[in-house]
Amino acid sequence: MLAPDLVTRFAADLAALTGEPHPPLALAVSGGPDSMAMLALAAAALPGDVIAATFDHRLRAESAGEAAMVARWCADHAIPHAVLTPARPIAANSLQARARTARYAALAAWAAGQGARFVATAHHADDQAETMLMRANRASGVAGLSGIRRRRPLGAVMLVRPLLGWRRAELAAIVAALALPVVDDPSNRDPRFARARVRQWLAAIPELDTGSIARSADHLAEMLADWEQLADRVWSQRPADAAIDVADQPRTLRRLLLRRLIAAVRASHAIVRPPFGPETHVEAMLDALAEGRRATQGGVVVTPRGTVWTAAPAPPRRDHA
Ligand SMILES: Nc1ncnc2c1ncn2[C@@H]1O[C@H](COP(=O)(O)OP(=O)(O)OP(=O)(O)O)[C@@H](O)[C@H]1O
Repeated sequence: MLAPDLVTRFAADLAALTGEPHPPLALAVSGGPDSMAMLALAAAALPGDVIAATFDHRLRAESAGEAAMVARWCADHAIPHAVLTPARPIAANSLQARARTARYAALAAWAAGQGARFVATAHHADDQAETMLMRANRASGVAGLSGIRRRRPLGAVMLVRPLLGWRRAELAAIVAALALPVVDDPSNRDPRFARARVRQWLAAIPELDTGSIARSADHLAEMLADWEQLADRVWSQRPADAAIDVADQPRTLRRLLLRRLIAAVRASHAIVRPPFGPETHVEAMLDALAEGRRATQGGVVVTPRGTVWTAAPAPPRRDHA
């Protein structure tokens, strides 16, 4: 049996994230210890209101058996479970990124198809601290340093991370106490992967407090949310659908508005290439625009006329002219 205080805590964390006391929840369960602990917590906190899915990337021989293990546990606990598979094989180049994109797309489509509004992953405070340190090491800006988002839109549903305030060891204790079956992923300890090395390094230095590092990410995320609210206001008053007026706007706001402008043109013209995401740097573009020069990013060209920046799809590149 799960300790009641853990169940109450999970329910409270979830309610704070979703704004609802008892939200039906779709869970992304890989079968690793973190997501198995989340499954047990959600099953206890929201009886009858939980569904789960495992994405079988079909990249390793064991993956089908791992998905079947999660399916069995769910069947034993009367939780509807689906095994999702890639629409087409995941290409070998940029394997991690492609696997993630395929996984999130499949989870979003499944959750929406089931009528769920929230899909949860089991990212926790240790993941958050590792992510933050790795991003600091790449000179990330505030958006990158604010780490794994607590909630963000994912297709037609909202992706939530109710365990960001929980430590990996707390989840491991739940796995042990309930004797949950788990998949062991040796790559988590494989020192060839940067994340595994950061994890070992964090554990080896007692002065580094993982929880505090994760909370720093929270502070940045809060600040960013405030700026996003300001950006909402300015965005809603833009002079045209594909134009922004940056007069008197500080650079932080210009950056957020420019990112929205590019994203909006990409969406309205169905531009998928070149990639553009939260990690894309727009700094050089901001500099160019401030100096009155047009600039291109993510397949979108932005032209400054005074303080009004207008965006349009970039002409196709003629690499092989
Ligand atoms: N194959 C899968 N099927 C379902 N859910 C998964 C799968 N892999 C990962 N997840 C979900 O994502 C969480 C984080 O997993 P993991 O740390 O492997 O992902 P990640 O590499 O950090 O991906 P991302 O950077 O996109 O978050 C898991 O706890 C689980 O909730």
